[in-house]
Amino acid sequence: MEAFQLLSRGGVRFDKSRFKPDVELFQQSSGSSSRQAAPMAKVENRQSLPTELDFFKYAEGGQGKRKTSRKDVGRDAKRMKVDTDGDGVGSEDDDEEGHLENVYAGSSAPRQSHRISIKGINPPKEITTFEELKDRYSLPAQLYANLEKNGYYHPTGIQSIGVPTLLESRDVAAISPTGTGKTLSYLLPIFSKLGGPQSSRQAQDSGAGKGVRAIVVAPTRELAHQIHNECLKLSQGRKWRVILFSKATASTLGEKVVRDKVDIIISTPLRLIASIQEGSLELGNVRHLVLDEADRLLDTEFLEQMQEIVAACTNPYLQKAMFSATLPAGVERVAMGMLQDPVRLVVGLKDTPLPLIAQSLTYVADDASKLPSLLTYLTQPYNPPILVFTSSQPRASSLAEELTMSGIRNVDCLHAGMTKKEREDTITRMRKGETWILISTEVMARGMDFKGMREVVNYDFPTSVQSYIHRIGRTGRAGREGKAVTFFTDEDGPFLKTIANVVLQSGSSVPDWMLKLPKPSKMKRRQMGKAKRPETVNSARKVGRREAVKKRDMILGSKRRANKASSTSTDQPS
Ligand SMILES: Nc1ncnc2c1ncn2[C@@H]1O[C@H](COP(=O)(O)OP(=O)(O)OP(=O)(O)O)[C@@H](O)[C@H]1O
Repeated sequence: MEAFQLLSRGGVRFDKSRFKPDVELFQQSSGSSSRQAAPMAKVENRQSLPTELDFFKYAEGGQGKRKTSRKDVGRDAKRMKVDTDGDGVGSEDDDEEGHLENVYAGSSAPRQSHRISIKGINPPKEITTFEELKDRYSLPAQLYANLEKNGYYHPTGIQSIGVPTLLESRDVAAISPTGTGKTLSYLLPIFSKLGGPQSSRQAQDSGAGKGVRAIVVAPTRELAHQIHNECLKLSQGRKWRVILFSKATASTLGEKVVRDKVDIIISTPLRLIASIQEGSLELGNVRHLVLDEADRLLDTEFLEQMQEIVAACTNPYLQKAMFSATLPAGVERVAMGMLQDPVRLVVGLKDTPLPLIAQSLTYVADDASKLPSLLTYLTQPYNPPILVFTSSQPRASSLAEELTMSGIRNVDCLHAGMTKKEREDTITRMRKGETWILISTEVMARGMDFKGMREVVNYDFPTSVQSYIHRIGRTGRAGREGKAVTFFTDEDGPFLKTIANVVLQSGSSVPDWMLKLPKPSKMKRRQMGKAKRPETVNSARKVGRREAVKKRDMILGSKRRANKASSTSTDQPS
């Protein structure tokens, strides 16, 4: 099985006894009480939303999980004020508000308490339960059953507004923090609107046409895998053809008869473009196009490819949706230009991490000081598993070696440069609860749903505010608490204020002196996190991973032998 599939949602089976608190958390949310409460919830579900999903205190009198300081209360009040204005945000980049009509500006109180900012003409009413979708939008019973089967009992903030908006056939630009369930927000409407699999009578009657009807584009293969996994959960019980587009599947779809039976394709931009250009895939029947991690897909690296994909989707009924946790103003302009009569949704504060993640910034002088700093950090009590980000694959491998050589237990490394076998071995260890520290790179930063990840350490400084938000967003998911530590060196100093502002805005504290630092210019910010770093994290060390692993195995072997010898001697009759 593909390694990333295993690691991502639905894949990894963590050692339940070791992750008992998390297991309990989810048992609470999916317990029988919520099933029994459903009829009541239809009338008013604000109070029935489990606290672990109550990211923005939807439930009346709901308490956030982190302790609220006096300072936070003031900050919250400020945020509420911003939302009342229909502004939704306070981010540096968000200077483009107000170009769409805000029909809700300054209106209903409940919307403010949800901290959802909606802009666009005639947006639909939010849902408070998934059950409402059955009456309002004829959500198929099987789909509803699959939600429950997979533990999705109550809609999160983005789902409460994103799902009805998409079900009303509107184009959408949605910004909601990491780990708040954006994937389900767009997949549920797709499955519902498609009616049934292409092969079924139902779909034929609805004039489904021939050929793929929905496409989800994601920036990395790993994320596409994960979205595909989520599709499989929702498609249980019906013969949906959901294809994870790869070289192999693309060649299978070379035949038109096979291709015509496909319902949904999940792909990276490059893979799609290759098939469109060689004429083995037509997108004229596509009714739903979703860009997940939209800001990444619309940045300069992918923009041209995305424009080509959009142009290939020629169906007059095409609905487009863009989802991300971050959407800088410049990219948002591009996104809005691609949408027709869009509804813009912002949950929480734009370009701000969840308050559930306790963040800190730690000074480590220079690159050489990072390793001892991390080693010191790991001598204190910490909550495994921890995800550590480095700026490159060689540095990730090198750091994993160094930690192992220094006697840190259960260290692993995962990046796209590893072989499939190596990645699978890492995942197997992760599944058994043997991996406590996972070293990775930026490629794993976006979208990946690492269940139960407790802490994130930015060993190398992030390259942008967006990179910071997505990296630390691997923890604190689905209502869990998380912790994020970011190392900064003298070289990172000029960019510190930019990240410190984000940390402060999301409710963690930063020293005053950081906020007094000069703000880097836009030009300067492009250099953030791009300091030239050596490929190895300890230049003094010449020994490679093989030696490190050998040493670890020798130590383990000798411990095993010693244990065996002592148990044999105690078994001996005296
Ligand atoms: N309604 C729900 N009830 C319970 N759990 C949910 C619900 N919706 C989503 N989840 C869970 O929350 C986690 C995060 O969801 P998802 O990966 O879609 O977040 P996201 O907002 O796309 O994050 P990112 O910005 O990092 O991509 C997943 O494990 C998912 O199964």
